[in-house]
Amino acid sequence: MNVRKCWNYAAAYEASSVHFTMANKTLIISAPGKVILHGEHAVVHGKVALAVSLNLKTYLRLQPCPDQKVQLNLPNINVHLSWKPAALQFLQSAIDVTDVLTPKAPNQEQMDQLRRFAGIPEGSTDTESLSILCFLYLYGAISTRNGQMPNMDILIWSELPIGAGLGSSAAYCVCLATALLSASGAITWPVPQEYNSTRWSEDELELINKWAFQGEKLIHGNPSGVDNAVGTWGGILRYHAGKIVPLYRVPTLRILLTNTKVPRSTKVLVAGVKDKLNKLPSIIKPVLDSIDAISCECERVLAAIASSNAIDENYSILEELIDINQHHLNVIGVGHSSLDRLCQITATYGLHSKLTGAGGGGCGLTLLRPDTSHSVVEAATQALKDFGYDCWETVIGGSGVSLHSPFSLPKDIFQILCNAKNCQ
Ligand SMILES: Nc1ncnc2c1ncn2[C@@H]1O[C@H](COP(=O)(O)OP(=O)(O)OP(=O)(O)O)[C@@H](O)[C@H]1O
Ligand SMILES: C[C@@](O)(CCO)CC(=O)[O-]
Ligand SMILES: [Mg+2]
Repeated sequence: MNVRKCWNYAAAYEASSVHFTMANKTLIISAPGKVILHGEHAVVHGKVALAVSLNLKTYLRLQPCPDQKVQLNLPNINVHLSWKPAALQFLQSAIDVTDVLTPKAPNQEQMDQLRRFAGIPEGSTDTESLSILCFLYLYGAISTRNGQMPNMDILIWSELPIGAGLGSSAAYCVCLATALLSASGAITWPVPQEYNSTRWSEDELELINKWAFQGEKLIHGNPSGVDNAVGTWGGILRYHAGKIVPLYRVPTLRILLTNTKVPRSTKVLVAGVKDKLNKLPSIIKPVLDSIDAISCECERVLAAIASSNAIDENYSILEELIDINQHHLNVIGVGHSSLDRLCQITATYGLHSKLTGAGGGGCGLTLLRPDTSHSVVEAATQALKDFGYDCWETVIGGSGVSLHSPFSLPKDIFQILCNAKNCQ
């Protein structure tokens, strides 16, 4: 692994006790959410999943903290915390990650220590607790190596609905891993002229992905790794037992996303499927095998459409795969009446839908054909909105983790991340 020593960073650190390469500069990183076309849940049990990045992103702003603290601001969930580095000193001994190139998940004892420090009761799985524990673990594991206890001011804000199946936890973890690895010198601190493109090497992206996966373990319990892979690399990926293959022979897909707004926890849903599989293996295993076959068939059909073969027939197969998979997902216990309603409403417009992500509420996707008319999309969207759902046509397949110049951000995002007071 080619990990660059960041000489500027070391010099700046020694000279100023500020922990950043480009002292007094702001780093802004984004990572995309994702849509799983097929294979959610089955992928946790070693089956194939097809997933694609979304144009909704999570943004992280990292800057030195002027009053020598470690600050964590998570405006989406109203968490604003600040610690004196001395108070975080215990992380160095508690989290004994000696080699930043070998990411590790926290063990139970470490989790207990983090929880006690943050005043989080045992077994607490609320949004705030998970986000704080994830930050403390990644900060302790990545940033405090070599005896350092760096000051930093981190703000993370997302356009993604949180806990709705669009990979918000993975985008959160990818952003955090990238920022902390950059600040610690383990990966390249990007230089200004490289803004607005991915500039990390493949080895560096792999390290980001592996650390993000450790964060996902903390939030999810037993993640497959597909969400953090899409957050890191973007595009459309085939994911199978940790093997990530970008797909190039894919048509431009039109997808309508619907957020039922029914809250749910990926961790709970993933654990529920495992229980069912353990209890009824001979019944659930064939369902997971069938989902695997659906992902493989979908990949084949997408390639056929990309070669302009029998578009209508192939779209009919895609629609059938969506219907079958939605039934399978209900069988393994991750459906919800709000998602059944979504499928029923879109069916009245001749459209086919399934849940996406962990299910149990959250989001569903609806496949649109290239020639689905604007009026059909509008009518279906309105019917879903009338039911209280959010609904929008997406842009998919964009880049993975990226660096931004504060001044090239869309105005509304700039204002959230970089108001005059916060941005240097
Ligand atoms: N912007 C954010 N700020 C703070 N915490 C976040 C943010 N985004 C995600 N999280 C953390 O991720 C958790 C949601 O993760 P969860 O895996 O349950 O849902 P998801 O990732 O949105 O959906 P899925 O895993 O099905 O794609 C939240 O409870 C919170 O701890
Ligand atoms: C439900 C799941 O398959 C997808 C969540 O987006 C969990 C995972 O793969 O980690
Ligand atoms: Mg998640």
